[in-house]
Amino acid sequence: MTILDKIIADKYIEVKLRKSVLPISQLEKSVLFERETISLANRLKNSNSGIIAEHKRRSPSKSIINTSLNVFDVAKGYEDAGVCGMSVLTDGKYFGGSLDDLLAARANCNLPLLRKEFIVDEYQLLEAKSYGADVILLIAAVLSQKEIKHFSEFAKKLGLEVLLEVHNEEELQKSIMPSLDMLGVNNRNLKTFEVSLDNSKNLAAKIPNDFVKVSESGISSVEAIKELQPYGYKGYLIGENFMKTDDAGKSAKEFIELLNK
Ligand SMILES: O=P(O)(O)OC[C@@H](O)[C@@H](O)c1c[nH]c2ccccc12
Repeated sequence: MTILDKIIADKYIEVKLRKSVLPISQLEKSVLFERETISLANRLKNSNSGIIAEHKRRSPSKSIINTSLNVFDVAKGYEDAGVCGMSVLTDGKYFGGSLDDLLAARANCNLPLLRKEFIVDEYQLLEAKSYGADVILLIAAVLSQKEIKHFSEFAKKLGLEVLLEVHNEEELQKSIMPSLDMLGVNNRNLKTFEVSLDNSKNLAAKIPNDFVKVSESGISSVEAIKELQPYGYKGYLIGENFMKTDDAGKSAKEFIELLNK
């Protein structure tokens, strides 16, 4: 059993409990449920930096990254840095995040927010909306084509954008459908944790141009972005590189300044 299998098995149990603690009828009472969402895809299309900065305390591959930052400050800092959007990890067990982190980020910035989660049930999409997300992530490695279709169409009905993550061509081919907004290529193999930017380079040409292309993970320099830009990427998802410093916002700001030079 890979860690990914374990995360998904745990997630089913967690979601079942969550549903019993907070039924859908309650979730829908959140004032955020009626909120007009902000488009990340549009921001990426019109930006020349394209940074999506992530809040990530820990990960199964790196263990602890940083547990002393405050998500309020990180959200504000990322916004001041001029990023296009923020990704908030909400998985607790493996990434040290929570839905409260998403809510805190929502309260402190006006950025499009991505709920970074292992989605296995439409209930989690209702949660995403109720806690202030604008975008949800779907991971092709753990979903069938039918599930991708169902979850993405459900998300769109809620006004949420969809970032579909793939790691190889097979995942890409099964996933291409009109209900997706952005296609992300993960440079990290979620099964082995190996990271290679070649992954983004090799898959780029196979992604139809009507999707905004995002390169995810393992990006730690401006040079990496310059290398990926010619392949048509408009978005770059960066976590650890900012989160490992003692001021994630400042680190993002310096990075973007360097990129725009
Ligand atoms: O910290 P990094 O290497 O910059 O990576 C960020 C992000 O891409 C990564 O956290 C991620 C990409 N896809 C995921 C799916 C689940 C959890 C986490 C992820």
